[in-house]
Amino acid sequence: MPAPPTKTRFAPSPTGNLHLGNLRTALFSALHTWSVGGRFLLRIEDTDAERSRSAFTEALQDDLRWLGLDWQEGPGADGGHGPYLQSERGSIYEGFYTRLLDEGHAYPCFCTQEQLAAQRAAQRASGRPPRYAGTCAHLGHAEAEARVRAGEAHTLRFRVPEGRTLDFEDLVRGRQAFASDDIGDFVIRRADGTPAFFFCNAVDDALMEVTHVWRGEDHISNTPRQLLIMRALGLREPSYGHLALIVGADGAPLSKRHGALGLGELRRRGYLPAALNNYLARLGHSYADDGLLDMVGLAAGFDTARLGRAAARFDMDQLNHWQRLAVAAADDAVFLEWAGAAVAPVPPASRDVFLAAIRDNVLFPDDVALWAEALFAASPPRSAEAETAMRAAPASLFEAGLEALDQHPQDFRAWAKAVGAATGLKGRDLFMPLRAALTGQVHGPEMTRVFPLMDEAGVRERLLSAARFATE
Ligand SMILES: Nc1ncnc2c1ncn2[C@@H]1O[C@H](COP(=O)(O)OP(=O)(O)OP(=O)(O)O)[C@@H](O)[C@H]1O
Ligand SMILES: [Zn+2]
Repeated sequence: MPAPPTKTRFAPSPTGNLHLGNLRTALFSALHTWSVGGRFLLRIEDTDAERSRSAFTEALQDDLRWLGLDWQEGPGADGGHGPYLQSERGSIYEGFYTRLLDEGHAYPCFCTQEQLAAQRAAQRASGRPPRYAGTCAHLGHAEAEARVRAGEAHTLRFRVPEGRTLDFEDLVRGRQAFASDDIGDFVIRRADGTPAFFFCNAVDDALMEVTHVWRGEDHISNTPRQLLIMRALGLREPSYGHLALIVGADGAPLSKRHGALGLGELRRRGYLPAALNNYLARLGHSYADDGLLDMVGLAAGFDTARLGRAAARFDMDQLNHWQRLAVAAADDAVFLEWAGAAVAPVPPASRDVFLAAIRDNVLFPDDVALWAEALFAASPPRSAEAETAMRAAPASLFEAGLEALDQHPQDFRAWAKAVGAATGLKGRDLFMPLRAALTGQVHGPEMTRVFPLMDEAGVRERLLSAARFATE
């Protein structure tokens, strides 16, 4: 039989906003399948009615699209294996429960929460790992039927075969083996009738013809249970790759439950999709090319042999490195839209030149706002360093600047040269206080580019104010 076409999936639960750990898993899934011309599938695992919110389902799709992680199959992109929200697949699951029950792979369990807790406590007390004791596994068929018919609350448990080794070849971590005797009979349908993760996740991967499951290492011990379900049902098993988790500064894995920094917050701060994708694609995976790549380039260079096994720590400085490259590479229209309202103080006719001049000096729209104010506001904010530089200069420097303006209102080089000639100052002693007076900062865009944009009256006002400040 020919190998089925590659299909990977991302299967988040809509219980919070996506964080960078979730998104790295989504990105690797997409890059792997695209690198071999396959399809990327999105499935929403919304079986936990209490924690799932449709607002999160909408938000996560919006986040994925914004990053460029468009799915070829999933909500809004029917590939013939829907529905793609697990909450809408109840009737499909029912058929499989019936088969598992009929073939003896599953049984109803009537144990109450209190009984189960007591069992676990007893096991722990005698030094055994807690697992289901098998109380209901041996109930007679007739008795179980009667109790179900009488409406007694029950879950469905999968009957784990004894004395087997369950092994699989993990795409990242190599061969993994688990003893079936370490796995207690586990719940596949909760008492409220909703499917348990192990069950619907495994059944859906098979039914949706997923070939490669990329997911966080937190799922590795679920895999033998899922293999058991698929084998019992004669479903085709995907290959599994368990990725090392991304941890925060405190060393704990990023998690929705623990309020990890969400993508929404990063978007609001002005991070660009290219920055996030390039950063995440290199977190636990290495590229031969260390330049900024677009999605096609990221997919082309993606190689599962280059996946690392060590946990990767989220590093804001690294992310900002990619942000710098992404801002530098953004085309003008994207850059202008990104800068948004921050350019408001800049006269429309000067905006293109302004943006070109400051591009190397900004990481976020807030930085654009800073330079817009620095160059165009009536009284720009002054940094402490700028004040120091202005105080160190003689007031005559700013007076000479005012005088030279009549002759050189547009040409920074000629103007500064005239000021230098009048005061005898040169180099840093000349340029630093002039920059500080004109922009309120001691670093920033090339003055030759921004000086001609500034309005002459504004420049005059800044020099007067600097002269006053220097003599205070
Ligand atoms: N810190 C992390 N690093 C890498 N991948 C992660 C991390 N946390 C979750 N994932 C992966 O993201 C995918 C989606 O997981 P899920 O929607 O359950 O998110 P979660 O953050 O684990 O949520 P919760 O905190 O509610 O458990 C899974 O493949 C999961 O393994
Ligand atoms: Zn039981």
